[in-house]
Amino acid sequence: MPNSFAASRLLLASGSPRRAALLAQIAVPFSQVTPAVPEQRQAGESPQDYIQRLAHDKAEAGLQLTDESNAGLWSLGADTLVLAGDRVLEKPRDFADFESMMRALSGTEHSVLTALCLRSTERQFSRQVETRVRFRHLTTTQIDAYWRTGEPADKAGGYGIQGLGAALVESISGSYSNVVGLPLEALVPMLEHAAIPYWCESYWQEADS
Ligand SMILES: Cc1cn([C@H]2C[C@H](O)[C@@H](COP(=O)(O)OP(=O)(O)OP(=O)(O)O)O2)c(=O)[nH]c1=O
Repeated sequence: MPNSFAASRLLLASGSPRRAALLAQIAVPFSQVTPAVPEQRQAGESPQDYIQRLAHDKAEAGLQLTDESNAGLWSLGADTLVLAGDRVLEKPRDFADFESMMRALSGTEHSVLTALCLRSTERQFSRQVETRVRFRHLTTTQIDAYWRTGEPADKAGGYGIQGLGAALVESISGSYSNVVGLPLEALVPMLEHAAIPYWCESYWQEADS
């Protein structure tokens, strides 16, 4: 079978070790940079528009940061937030902020939204994914103890479903990897459009023959 396929290269524009682990899980070769993009919602900006803007700005900042040639290079930015009713929950600033998040999430269902932006100097693919998560009723003892583990500090909504936070969850509807920060079900078709390899490289070799 002739194989003239030339793979694109991927830059993960994120400091998140969880996003790196999810890319590694499906054997995507990538390098990683951590762009400094200020996370501040503008007046009147919807949560959906906000995270899409941040995903775009992270991807764009990734392209600016690299000193590699940009030919064939794609940059991936992502942003995750938790939406409890119309209340936006990002990373907790301190214990009081975390505690009020846990009280808002306790015994109810919320949304986890992740926006993706895969960008080259010439093209861009964007997607957004929503997962519904229902929390158990949380006691004050559980909330205090979970904070002391240190896990909530760098997580949107103040919890990590992939860690100790799994014990807070009653049910989940939709993509699990979306909650962790990188929805693989949405990402894989984007990788295919951009000819970025993952374990199934034969996909393009067949398309190319
Ligand atoms: C709800 C939830 C969020 N999170 C994480 C995903 C994101 O990494 C983080 C939300 O913050 P983000 O600002 O989306 O990402 P980040 O600051 O970790 O990384 P970067 O901006 O450099 O890309 O919360 C979990 O790991 N598990 C969970 O269950």
